[in-house]
Amino acid sequence: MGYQWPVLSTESLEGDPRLLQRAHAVLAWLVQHYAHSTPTDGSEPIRIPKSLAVPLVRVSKILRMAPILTFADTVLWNARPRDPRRPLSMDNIQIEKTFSGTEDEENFYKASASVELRGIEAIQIIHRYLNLDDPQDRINESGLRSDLLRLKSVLEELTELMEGVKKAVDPRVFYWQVRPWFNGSGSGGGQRWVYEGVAESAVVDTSGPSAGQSAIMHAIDAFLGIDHRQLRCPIPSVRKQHGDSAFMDRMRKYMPGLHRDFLDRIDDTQVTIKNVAMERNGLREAYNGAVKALKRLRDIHIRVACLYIVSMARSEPSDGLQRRETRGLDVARGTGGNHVASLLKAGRDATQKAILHLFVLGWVSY
Ligand code: HEM
Repeated sequence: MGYQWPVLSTESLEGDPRLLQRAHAVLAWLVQHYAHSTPTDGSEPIRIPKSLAVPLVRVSKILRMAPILTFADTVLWNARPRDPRRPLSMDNIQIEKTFSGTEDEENFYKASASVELRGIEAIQIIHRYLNLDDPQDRINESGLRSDLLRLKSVLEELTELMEGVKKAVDPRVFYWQVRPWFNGSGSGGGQRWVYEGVAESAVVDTSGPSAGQSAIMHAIDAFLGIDHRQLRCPIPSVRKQHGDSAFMDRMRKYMPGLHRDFLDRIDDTQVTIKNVAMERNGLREAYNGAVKALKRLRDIHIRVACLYIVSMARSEPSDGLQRRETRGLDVARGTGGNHVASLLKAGRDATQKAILHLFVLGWVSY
């Protein structure tokens, strides 16, 4: 056996969340590079050396997140101020690491970072709601109405930011040079990875990074009462059902534990904004406006995903672009291993269903 790098202790990092996040990002990027650069004939799993696997699993346990490259590593902890003396804003942001060295990959992360930055206002709105003593108290009605209207405009701006990706990222570069790096262990039937020195049970969540792991959209969904677990109606054919209902739940395991705690807090709300909107004429329209804006965002996102993945899966790399090996990946799946179009349509339909309609006995959503 050749030289093995030592397994370093993470003890000195363990009291400092920033150092733990940094360790997760550095180790997860290294693991991803290692797995995608190791020569293989595809017959055996890829063995991730102990020196990377053991500390990554350890810091992931403390951060309560999956021990693999996640949205946090590629976007949240990969975007930093160009000038640290000024606050973080889109004019003052730089991306630290890319796989491909292309501007398209940087811009892809920046597009998500811009949604995160703009999405802060949505989190503030939700936070205000969670801190109300009694959301049903009439005294809160005008504040809730104006927050729902603000949420609608935030969602409209997020939709524009999402569309902006088309100007900044070439679909061919994304599909052929960037995306193959995102595949995790066994993504879409691809090759499995074995983490040396780690019990198999500690490494179960190993899909690649996806913006589905961003807490912003999950928080907005939870706040508005979008139920992704409901079955689609009419029920799609068995072939199209893959990954529909459990996807959003699964993606939560890839978030830092503190983000998940915030989502759990929203889920645990006794009286939801939807309950209040059902009872108050003055709020219903504002609530429906926010839900419709979220549905429109998902419509646009489906178009973007189809342009960058579904149509590109049928294309060949051109203009001298080098095709990166996809290591067995089923090309029309998302990095989470999902059938892209049906998964995203299920999310859009679940959003649509939250819209409140007048029923003989009161207001309902279907
Ligand atoms: C080139 C641009 C983009 C492509 C190709 C793309 C593709 C995808 C795909 C394939 C999925 C399915 C989940 C998976 O397995 O990964 C997904 C989910 C998701 N993406 Fe994107 N995406 C893009 C940009 C964005 C941006 C800028 C955001 C903003 C944060 C975003 C937010 C989401 C969310 C929240 C989900 C979870 C499903 C949902 O909430 O409807 N995406 N995306």
